[in-house]
Amino acid sequence: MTGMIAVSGLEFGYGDRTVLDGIDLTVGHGELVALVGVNGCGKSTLLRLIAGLLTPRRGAVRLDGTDLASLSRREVARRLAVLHQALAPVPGLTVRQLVRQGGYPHRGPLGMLGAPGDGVAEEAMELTGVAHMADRVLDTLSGGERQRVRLALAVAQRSPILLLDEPTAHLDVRHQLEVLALVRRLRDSRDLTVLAVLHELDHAARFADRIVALAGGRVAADGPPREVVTEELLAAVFGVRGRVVYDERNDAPHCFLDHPLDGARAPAVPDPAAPDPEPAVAP
Ligand SMILES: Nc1ncnc2c1ncn2[C@@H]1O[C@H](COP(=O)(O)OP(=O)(O)OP(=O)(O)O)[C@@H](O)[C@H]1O
Repeated sequence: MTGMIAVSGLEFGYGDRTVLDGIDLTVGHGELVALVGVNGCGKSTLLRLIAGLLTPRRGAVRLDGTDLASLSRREVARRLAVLHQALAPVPGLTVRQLVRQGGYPHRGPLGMLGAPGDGVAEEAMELTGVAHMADRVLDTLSGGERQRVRLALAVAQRSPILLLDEPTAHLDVRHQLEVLALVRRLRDSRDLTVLAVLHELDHAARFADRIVALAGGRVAADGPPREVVTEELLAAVFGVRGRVVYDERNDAPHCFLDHPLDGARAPAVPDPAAPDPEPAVAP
């Protein structure tokens, strides 16, 4: 089995400010897990640690049982692809040129040796609905178009794990649903493991098998959507009063958000003076 992520005792901070304070999390082969939490609670940071782009202060990330710290960048890229919130701007680069770069972890020391053919990039563009703009220069695309190109790039990497940082950012409502449905289809057809940062709880509830909520530098809740998405979670993690109803048509909990609560939620990042938080839902 490939595509297993295991995070244990992970601690990380920027400078002397702790952001993640003991994260334990496993994502099994073929699971689609949504990572949620308030702005600044460390969701992107956790994704970057799992991708090996940051080094933890303590704890470890294992991919299929292998410590990430012992893998080269190329070996990590063969195991996981990351959809970042932004692409490094390269003037004049076209969509096709960018998506073809997705094959780089499979290239041998002589460049193209062992690389997937161009068909892989073409297929990734077809799947993500960007094939018609393959020859467009990236700088000329809208935010939503660029977002789908980023997804095409990640898909073209053909890795068993996809880490998606806000895959629906900049997308209109129709494209949000299309991208999330596409991510599910990819998971099903290619047996991928997916960990996705999502801001919309309703999307997380509808499209993920499991939801992991971060608060105070810890995992505050971890479980199937029907167990995690509760009025208590809305209050404790998001500081919002809301109602949760079961939406039969989509077989998922659905939130009606009423208003922000005054000072009731867990802090985004650890409060050094506070005692250890109790999880809102037992992991
Ligand atoms: N390079 C950096 N240097 C210093 N602080 C950083 C850096 N990157 C992030 N932070 C801080 O770390 C905390 C966690 O940031 P992170 O981007 O992981 O949060 P997030 O949960 O993904 O937020 P959002 O929902 O707003 O995208 C924030 O307080 C942020 O300001």
